[in-house]
Amino acid sequence: MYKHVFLTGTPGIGKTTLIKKTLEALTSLGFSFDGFYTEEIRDGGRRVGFDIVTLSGKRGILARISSSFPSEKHEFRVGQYVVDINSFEQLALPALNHIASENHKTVCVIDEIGKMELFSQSFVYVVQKALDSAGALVFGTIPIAKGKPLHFIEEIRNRRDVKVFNITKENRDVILQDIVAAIQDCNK
Ligand SMILES: Nc1ncnc2c1ncn2[C@@H]1O[C@H](COP(=O)(O)OP(=O)(O)OP(=O)(O)O)[C@@H](O)[C@H]1O
Repeated sequence: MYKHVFLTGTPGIGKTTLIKKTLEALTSLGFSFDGFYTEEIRDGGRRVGFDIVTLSGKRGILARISSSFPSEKHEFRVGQYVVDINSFEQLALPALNHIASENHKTVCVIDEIGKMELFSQSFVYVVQKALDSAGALVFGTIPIAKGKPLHFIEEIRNRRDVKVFNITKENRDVILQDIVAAIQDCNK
């Protein structure tokens, strides 16, 4: 039986929107949550980066276009974006720290586990710990690989205790109840 639920799909297909709708539905069923989303940041119509936003309402930088950073800080790059690992870890790691909890009604939200987030070895460690722990229920998103698949993401996709929903234009408006039911079924 699976104990974690992930959404996957192409960029911008509606994964985060579905996560938010699922959490709304689960709140009325008595679930509580911890974790984070990543949000696109725009300036005058142009995408300039991504923020991390925790479910407790804290916000910090995940990445910005390289022109916003001093040149010595270009160590972790994805395309034109530079990842601010320290800022990401400061918010992501505490938000995931309930992972050893035995309370199955606390859902650990991780949106997303992608190339930028995986620069952080501490993040990889806590995600692995959450997936392997007896009590945690992880509800997350993973991207569909463009080019070479990322090993850690493929490992998650192939775990027997993970249920993956592939979100498409055709199913995104009708799949909410199936996702809610899957989370209710976790660990039963
Ligand atoms: N069911 C839907 N119908 C129409 N528009 C939608 C739907 N779901 C999401 N959108 C819109 O598509 C855009 C991207 O949605 P969202 O951020 O949820 O996608 P995502 O898959 O999480 O993206 P990313 O891969 O960049 O994280 C948003 O503007 C959102 O309002």
